[in-house]
Amino acid sequence: MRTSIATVSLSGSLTEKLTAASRAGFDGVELFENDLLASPLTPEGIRARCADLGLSIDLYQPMRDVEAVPAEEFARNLRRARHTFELMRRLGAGTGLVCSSVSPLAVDDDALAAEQLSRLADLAQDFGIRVAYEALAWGRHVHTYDHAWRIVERADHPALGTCLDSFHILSCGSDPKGIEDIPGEKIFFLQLADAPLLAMDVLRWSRHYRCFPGQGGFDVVGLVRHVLRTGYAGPLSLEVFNDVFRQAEAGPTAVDARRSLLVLQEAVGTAGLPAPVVPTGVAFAELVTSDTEPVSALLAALGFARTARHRTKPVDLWQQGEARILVTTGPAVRRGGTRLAAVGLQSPDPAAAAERAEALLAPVLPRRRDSRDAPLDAVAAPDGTELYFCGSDRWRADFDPVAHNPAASGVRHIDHLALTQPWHHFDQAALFFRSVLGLHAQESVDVADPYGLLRSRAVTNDDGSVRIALSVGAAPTDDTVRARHVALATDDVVAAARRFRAAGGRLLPVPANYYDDLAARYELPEEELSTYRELGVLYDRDAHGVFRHCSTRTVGRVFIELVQRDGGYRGYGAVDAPVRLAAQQAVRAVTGG
Ligand SMILES: O=C(O)c1ccc(O)c(O)c1
Ligand SMILES: [Mg+2]
Repeated sequence: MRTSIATVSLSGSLTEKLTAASRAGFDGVELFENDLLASPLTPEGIRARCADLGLSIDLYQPMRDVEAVPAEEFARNLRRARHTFELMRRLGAGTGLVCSSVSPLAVDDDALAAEQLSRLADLAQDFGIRVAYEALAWGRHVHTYDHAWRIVERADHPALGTCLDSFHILSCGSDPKGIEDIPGEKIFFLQLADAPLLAMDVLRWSRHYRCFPGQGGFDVVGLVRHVLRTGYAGPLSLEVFNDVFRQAEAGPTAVDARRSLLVLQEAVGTAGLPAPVVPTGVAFAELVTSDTEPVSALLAALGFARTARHRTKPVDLWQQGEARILVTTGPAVRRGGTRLAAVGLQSPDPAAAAERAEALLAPVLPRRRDSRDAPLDAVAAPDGTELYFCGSDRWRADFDPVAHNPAASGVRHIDHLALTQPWHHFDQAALFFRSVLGLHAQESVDVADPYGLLRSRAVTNDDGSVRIALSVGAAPTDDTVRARHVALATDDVVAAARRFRAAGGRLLPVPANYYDDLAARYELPEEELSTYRELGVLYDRDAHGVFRHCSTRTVGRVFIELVQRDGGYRGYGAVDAPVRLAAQQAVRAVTGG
């Protein structure tokens, strides 16, 4: 099916929007009046630019407050419509959108609405144009899709059809099954948007919080299935009003948008993609640093052993149990400080995993950085984090063992990776990790930080052997502030923390108030509490079990968390995150780091 995106969904000038839509592979656009009004291009110029970019103008919109009004008002509306249709002819846009009226002049009279829309369609027909009538959820008298359709049906005009918009339909709780009662050829246009399930005024919700299908809480897939059963053959078009997307760069947003449609088309069976290859574990986490000394000291104090070195590159492999951490340095990483830059995922079929990622528009990374290296399948996540798909242990063939003392035994494996996202990447990242890797997303939670709010959402595989916690701050400045971390699983966090401290490691101190509150919340023996207090161990419970965790001091933009997950605890200690973030902030204030 053809795919389209509304210009309102992307940031920048009209030219930037069109270029981004074309590069991401869209076939067409919905052109918004404001984008045309603000463009220095003539309508013919816009038409030519779209043609050059391989885009059709699938819809021009919106026309507002047209129908069910007194005669003299309607005469004025027709005059305005004539101008719009003339403009559409110059643009080469075949379908125009009319939103259900919000005007106080409009009356609750379907017969009048049908008659006036029919006269509008007469005029459109003279210009070789069609009109699609859409119910806005906050329309004055018409706010459901079935009501809009009844009016269109009543008008019975070949140039008048309806436009369905998943947001309006699903936000007001209409049953989308009724869509199947509309003949497909009378559905002139289908607009798709998802949204998080928020309790707020529907107009605000629509204009600020829409997101791409799969990023919110609506069953957009189910709705599209109903639409396809009617025989609808028009484009699948994304109409997303979103404050973050309005600010984010258009290029990545357009790619994110296309990815959401590819996933949707896979779900409804109109496009095939290589099947997801769900990762079965974390092969490694890769830290890059311009200064290996503090990183080596941190890992050594945690009981890791430096077991191997890459044959061709300045990369060390540190290991303890099944936890593997690569430390990369060299000229390429001089900038940017210490950070968590790559993740190796154990994959049953790395080539197939990379194929799916590529089909879902992830940039594929070179298979070899050096001609002597074993080929690796790797792609970049939206924020640039490199994801390596590791089958068996081929990646280790490039490493030569080095003499080392045995590692400690407290750490068993990597429990989870916390990948802080750039501020405008959150929904995009969750959709990426879910769709590309076939992981499940959990509910997102808000976490308070002393200088803002953090939104956090985990994606996991079925058995929890791959857990990635995505989080994002509320403002662009947060990018530089918050660290990522590697959480290491241990059977005894107290012993692991003690061992770390005895080896010269520094733990993040936690305020006494936290432990006073803990004592009030749970009946913990005083001895246990004082141990936690002494080490800065945080404590959480869910319906399944208990989570104990503590953090090291931050090195660059990375820290390590030691975690003990007992009895099937499923979370990540989110309730403790505000305390941890404040403690990190306090350390930063003292050290300036
Ligand atoms: O918010 C609006 O006014 C508006 C305009 C056009 C649409 O297609 C829509 O869904 C909403
Ligand atoms: Mg709409």
